Amino acid sequence: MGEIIKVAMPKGRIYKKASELFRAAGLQIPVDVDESRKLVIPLPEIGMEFIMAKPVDVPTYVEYGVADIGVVGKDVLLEENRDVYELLDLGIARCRMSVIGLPDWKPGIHQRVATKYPNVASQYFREQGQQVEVIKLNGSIELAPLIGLADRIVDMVETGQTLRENGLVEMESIFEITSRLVANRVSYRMKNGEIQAVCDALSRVIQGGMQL
Ligand SMILES: Nc1ncnc2c1ncn2[C@@H]1O[C@H](COP(=O)(O)OP(=O)(O)OP(=O)(O)O)[C@@H](O)[C@H]1O
Ligand SMILES: O=P(O)(O)OC[C@H]1O[C@H](OP(=O)(O)OP(=O)(O)O)[C@H](O)[C@@H]1O
Repeated sequence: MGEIIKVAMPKGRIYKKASELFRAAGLQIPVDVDESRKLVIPLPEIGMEFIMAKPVDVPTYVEYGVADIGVVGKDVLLEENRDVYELLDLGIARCRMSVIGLPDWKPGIHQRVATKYPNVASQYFREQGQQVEVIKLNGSIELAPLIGLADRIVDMVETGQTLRENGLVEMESIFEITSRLVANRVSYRMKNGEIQAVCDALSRVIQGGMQL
């Protein structure tokens, strides 16, 4: 039996998809793990321990090595810019990061952009040669143009329902987003056999074209 792998799993919308993928890869994970309040879940049968994390914190736990591997959205990886090793595109929780605004938006002299992703947004507008003030919000980002906090937002679009229901339009898509398997750089060397086995098992399911 190899060493236990500590896995930082995001609570919330990614967990459901990730757990389906893990199960399809032969890793027997209880279905309701994310519904309990227990945050450290020992799974000795599959040689793992789940650390149930807030999604944005997953790269932090992995960088510091308190988790060996983790599952996290590419949006969070781009924003947090942590030193982790990206092993595999899991192809789940697919959405895109876009610039969004009111249909009659026109560039003004002082432009404000609200977002949960200030680093990504600042870099994007800098590269576009657009001078904007970026305002960090933590949720309900679509409110900002509706109530006059900002002219535009940078946020996630999946079905487009939130945009439609708030009379907003997608102006540019910046990145396609999926969840990724990441590893701590030292763990990847020290527990290489175990981590690579998980990566290979997940990879086979993904290449098999499982619809998630
Ligand atoms: N429609 C969507 N909107 C936002 N994120 C999505 C969407 N679809 C998939 N994702 C992915 O899911 C992740 C967000 O998951 P979730 O909504 O559970 O977390 P959160 O909003 O960051 O957490 P919390 O609600 O605890 O603040 C994103 O990082 C992104 O990779
Ligand atoms: O295109 P859609 O399918 O409508 O999905 C996109 C919406 O989902 C997310 O919000 P979330 O539910 O995470 O709420 P929050 O922004 O308030 O955290 C995202 O920030 C968008 O608002």
